[in-house]
Amino acid sequence: MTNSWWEIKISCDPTLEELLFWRLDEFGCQGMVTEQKEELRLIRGYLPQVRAHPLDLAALSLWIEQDAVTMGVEEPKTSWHLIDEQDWASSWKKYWHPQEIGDRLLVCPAWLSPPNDTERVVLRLDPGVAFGTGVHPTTQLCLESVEMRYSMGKKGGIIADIGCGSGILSIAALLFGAEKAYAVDTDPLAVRATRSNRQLNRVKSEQLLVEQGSVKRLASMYPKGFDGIICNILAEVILDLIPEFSAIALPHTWGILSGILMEKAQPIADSLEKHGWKVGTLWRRKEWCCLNIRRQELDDD
Ligand SMILES: C[S@@+](CC[C@H](N)C(=O)[O-])C[C@H]1O[C@@H](n2cnc3c(N)ncnc32)[C@H](O)[C@@H]1O
Repeated sequence: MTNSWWEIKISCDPTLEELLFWRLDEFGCQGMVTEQKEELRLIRGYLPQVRAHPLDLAALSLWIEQDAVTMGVEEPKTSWHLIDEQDWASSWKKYWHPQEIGDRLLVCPAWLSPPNDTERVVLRLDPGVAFGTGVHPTTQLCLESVEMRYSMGKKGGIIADIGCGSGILSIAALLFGAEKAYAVDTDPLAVRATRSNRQLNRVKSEQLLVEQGSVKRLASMYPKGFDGIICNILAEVILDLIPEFSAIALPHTWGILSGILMEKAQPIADSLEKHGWKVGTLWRRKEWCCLNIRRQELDDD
């Protein structure tokens, strides 16, 4: 039997783009693309039919209208229809192209040949139905932070990737010089996607270990504690996870946290401080931010 997917289309003012990416992500979309249409943006989001009832989609379109009213821009046009899995794969793949991120990385869709004249580190990716193409600003902020850490600091280190999605952050960390990564995600489809992207990038399975779960699972996979923690999940989830970070940290552990809307940065920073972490830098892209943190005990890395 063919699996069906909802394709949600939103034609909107460009100022709404990031907010709507966040809305679709919250709603459960597992692939999102955006296209410039003259003065407007056409955003497409995809999720399995079983994950949303038409009533949920109607509610989503109301939230989107309210977002536009709050921001004082013209109301977007939202529509949705069902497509089969094969169409889903080809629909959004058409709009996703190789993308330069930061100073050194090039994320290249698995179905395209990477350019052979690039000096960038090429990360090949087929996210399948998992989140993490590099299009979302929070993924980009994390990738840039990982790049910066490895261009400035020493190579090596054992990394924990919480909420790995397609595996993009673990694979980037390994390509930039991490020794080993342990990745977890509560979604089994993300675990599957990370394993296939590991193979696509010729990363050895003993260098990137992937399992279904969260912080507790990481603690049992590698009880010695990690040198670095990367976590790009929504702020509400991060707030719940912060108390558990100590169980997987060492005195020198650094962290990169994103998925955080600017207005949620303060409660996250407060909770981090309470649990023995210090915020070093905050990087911002539109309404999203990324915190680079380290354990409180040490003044320097
Ligand atoms: C925003 S995506 C990030 C994917 C990828 N790391 C990236 O940066 O593009 C968040 C991922 O976290 C997973 N997730 C949500 N809650 C989680 C939790 N409590 N523990 C582990 N993973 C979780 C979701 O299934 C999703 O794949």
